[in-house]
Amino acid sequence: MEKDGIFRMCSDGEQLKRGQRRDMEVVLEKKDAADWAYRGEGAANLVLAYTGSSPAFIGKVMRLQKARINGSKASNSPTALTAHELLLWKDVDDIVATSNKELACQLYVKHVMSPLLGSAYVDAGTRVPVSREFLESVEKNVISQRPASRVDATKVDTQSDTVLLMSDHSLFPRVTQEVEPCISVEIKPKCGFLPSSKFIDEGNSIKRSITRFRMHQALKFHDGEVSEYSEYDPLDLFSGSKDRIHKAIKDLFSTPQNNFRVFLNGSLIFGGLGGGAHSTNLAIRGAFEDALKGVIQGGDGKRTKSFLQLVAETVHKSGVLDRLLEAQKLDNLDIEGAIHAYYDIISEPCMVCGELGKEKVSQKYLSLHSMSLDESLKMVKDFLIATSAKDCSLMISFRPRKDGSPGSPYNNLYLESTNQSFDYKVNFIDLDLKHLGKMEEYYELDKKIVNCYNQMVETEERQKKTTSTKALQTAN
Ligand SMILES: O=P(O)(O)O[C@@H]1[C@@H](OP(=O)(O)O)[C@H](OP(=O)(O)O)[C@H](O)[C@H](OP(=O)(O)O)[C@H]1OP(=O)(O)O
Ligand SMILES: Nc1ncnc2c1ncn2[C@@H]1O[C@H](COP(=O)(O)OP(=O)(O)OP(=O)(O)O)[C@@H](O)[C@H]1O
Ligand SMILES: [Zn+2]
Repeated sequence: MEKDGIFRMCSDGEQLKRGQRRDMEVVLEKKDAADWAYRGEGAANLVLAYTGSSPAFIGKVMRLQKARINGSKASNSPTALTAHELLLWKDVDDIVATSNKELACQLYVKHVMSPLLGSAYVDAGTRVPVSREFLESVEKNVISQRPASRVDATKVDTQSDTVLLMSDHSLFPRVTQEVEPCISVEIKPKCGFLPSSKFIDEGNSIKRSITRFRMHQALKFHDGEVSEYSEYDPLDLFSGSKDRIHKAIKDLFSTPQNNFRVFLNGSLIFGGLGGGAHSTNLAIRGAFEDALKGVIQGGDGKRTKSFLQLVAETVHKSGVLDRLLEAQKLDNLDIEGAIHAYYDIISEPCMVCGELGKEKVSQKYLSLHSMSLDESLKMVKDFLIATSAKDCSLMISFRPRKDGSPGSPYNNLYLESTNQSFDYKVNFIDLDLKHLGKMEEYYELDKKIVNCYNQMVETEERQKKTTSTKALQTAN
């Protein structure tokens, strides 16, 4: 299984590069599938956690690419970077030297996202060879745990010959036989700023005052993707204010959708497994309060409150979202600007300007089309990096720190309400390379989100008017 530039994993866990000797190469086979348990999934990947006893895999998760039921890759990706993508990412170390898309994605995380977000928070992982039988067996083992909506849309891509092995960020690496529990929270914060690009059309000016996340809720509700509106506002989470961050965490807890999950020792105790979750009712609150026993001190009814406070204080103290926000802000043109640069890169007539017609195309769009190729490349590259940063998740893990325990390599937070100290660590996950071919999709989705939101506002205003007219008529 010689594959261009793919790291090999020896049985002792050491990584080897192409061209080096590959003694005792590990290829995961059908017999190994039983050691991997379902952990979760998103639109493009399925994640399994290791349950066996091989030291090389303890504390690891495996990320498998999925394929659409209709056969294409779940993230719409061809198997190799396109010629235009190679041009776009030409400055990224080694990326043009590989014809392998999965390896290119790994290099992107390592050389683009990790320097932006901080290498301490980013784990690019290792690619490990697997047999087709291994993937088929894993697929069979986990199917009953996958959400129906995901099963209907995607399956494990059994054509892949490698998978990504990463640290399990819902756990602390085990050094001794320690028994301290580990509680971790996964947050998908989405875009934390309001765009101010001059390329935003007048008709879409609502984008300058309402976040994309909140507007997208209207479309998701309309399409039946969510049953209630989320109370969460990303502007609170990214505000830098302790109180607003705390509000954001409480809102995420009330309406978690696919933005908030909690794991205890690697097992999900709150939120949706492999997808979204309904709003939090009394039964869910009760079960969560119980699950916190032994980790968060305090009597019944107090632990959840303290836990949410712990998460908020950690987000605030770590400052990790500041770097994420900077990366998201690389999108300074908005899709309404970046789309024009995209057409110049692919050397096709601009559909957006084409639709406007010669008379209506404004000077500002023409100025984008008169940029040099390098400038267009930079604009689209920044847009795609920002898109990765808007779609990634954050995992924060906590472990109670015993009084008098020796110095820990982790950061520490003291929670006043429970008089407890916690070690904590923060990691970003899902920093995938977004495909250049999705630019038109991004443009169309943006239009759809704004139109749906504007329509909802109009309907609400009409309803209000009718109600007040009726009230007036009754009064008269
Ligand atoms: O466009 P968005 O904001 O809906 O983001 C998509 C996510 O939707 P959500 O966070 O639920 O709104 C979507 O998540 P879900 O499938 O809804 O869980 C994916 O993360 C998708 O990325 P990709 O297609 O896997 O590369 C995401 O697509 P990208 O826009 O990041 O390419
Ligand atoms: N390194 C990790 N450690 C622990 N859990 C992980 C790790 N990576 C992923 N997970 C879990 O697996 C789930 C799916 O992973 P991931 O978000 O990478 O999938 P995806 O298909 O790329 O998502 P998206 O729909 O956002 O594109 C996550 O929500 C998280 O719960
Ligand atoms: Zn144009």
